[in-house]
Amino acid sequence: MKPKVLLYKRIPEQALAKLQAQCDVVSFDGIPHSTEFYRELADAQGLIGSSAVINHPLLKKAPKLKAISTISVGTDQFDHDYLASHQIPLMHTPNVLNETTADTIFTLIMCTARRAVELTNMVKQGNWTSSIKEPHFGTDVHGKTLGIIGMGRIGEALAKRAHFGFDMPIQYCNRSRNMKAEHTYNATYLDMGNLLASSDFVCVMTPLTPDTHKLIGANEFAKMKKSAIFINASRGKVIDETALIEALERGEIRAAGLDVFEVEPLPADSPLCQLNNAVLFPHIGSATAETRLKMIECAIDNLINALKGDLSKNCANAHLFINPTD
Ligand SMILES: NC(=O)c1ccc[n+]([C@@H]2O[C@H](COP(=O)([O-])OP(=O)(O)OC[C@H]3O[C@@H](n4cnc5c(N)ncnc54)[C@H](O)[C@@H]3O)[C@@H](O)[C@H]2O)c1
Ligand SMILES: O=C(O)[C@H](O)CO
Repeated sequence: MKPKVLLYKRIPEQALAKLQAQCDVVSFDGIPHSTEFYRELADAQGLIGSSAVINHPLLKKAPKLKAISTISVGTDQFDHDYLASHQIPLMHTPNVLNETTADTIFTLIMCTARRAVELTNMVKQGNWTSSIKEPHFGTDVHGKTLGIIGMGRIGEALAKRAHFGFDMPIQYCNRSRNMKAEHTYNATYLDMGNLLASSDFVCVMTPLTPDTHKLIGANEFAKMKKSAIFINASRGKVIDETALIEALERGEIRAAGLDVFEVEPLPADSPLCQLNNAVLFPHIGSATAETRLKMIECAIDNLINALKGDLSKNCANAHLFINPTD
């Protein structure tokens, strides 16, 4: 008998057919919290979808769950303690989105430095009345120092672009040294305080965990150069958004490029929406047609493997299942 799987995201027909070939699939568009949804969840063995919060009360209503597969690399939306205590593997989609996400981050770097959105709006609103003068000048990207907080898979893809394409000296902090980044991209390992004080661009690329919650707040913005540009494409809660708004309003830093926010979608009345020096993307790090399809295919393979007991690839909580005697 095929395992029963609850899909909580719309996916293309072809990908759905692949999942249906191996699993008995019940589909929802998101998590409706309806009676019908919870009835189906009660005997589901697999769960696949993305971004919705999968917390303790929801997981308690899925007593037959054998594996979860998220169509994302980030896993902060899950209750990791519950998964650990119930030995439920959580599969995710690392690597397939590295290059696309690094492209997005570079777009934020370019747009903030060259004021691309602000000046586009000026043209569209009919306010381009004479040649651009100093008050509208941007700042160079090439040759400037890039500080990367979280030199993991995406951090490295960003470092590659900055080093080979833009001659940018790279410095980073991380949980441990990344020798590949040091050798290949000439990256320098620094403590956070020194990185913040000496970088022209500061880019955060850590996962959201209890350790990284509000990792960057008022003290950290105060350490940055007045000319620094701050970029966040990791998770909104890795920074103190109120402190960032204050730093931008007071001119403590030059600009910010953000793909992620404390609350998503970002409420239209957020003070960020009033700031010319904030470039705001609607969480599009991996949102190209090609990459989103790769993520879906990867997540389907991950779920099928996990339901067969194969956790050898892409298991985010693999440490729970390693037998120390193996
Ligand atoms: N905006 C988007 O659409 C988008 C797309 C992909 C990933 N992401 C986010 O980016 C995160 C990183 O993805 P990845 O694949 O590069 O992960 P990764 O695990 O390869 O890299 C994360 C790095 O952060 C470092 N780190 C963790 N805690 C730290 C701390 N306190 N201080 C300094 N460094 C720390 C780790 O050592 C690791 O090297 C994801 O977890 C996800 O939240 C966002
Ligand atoms: O974590 C991820 O993969 C991105 O944020 C897309 O959801």
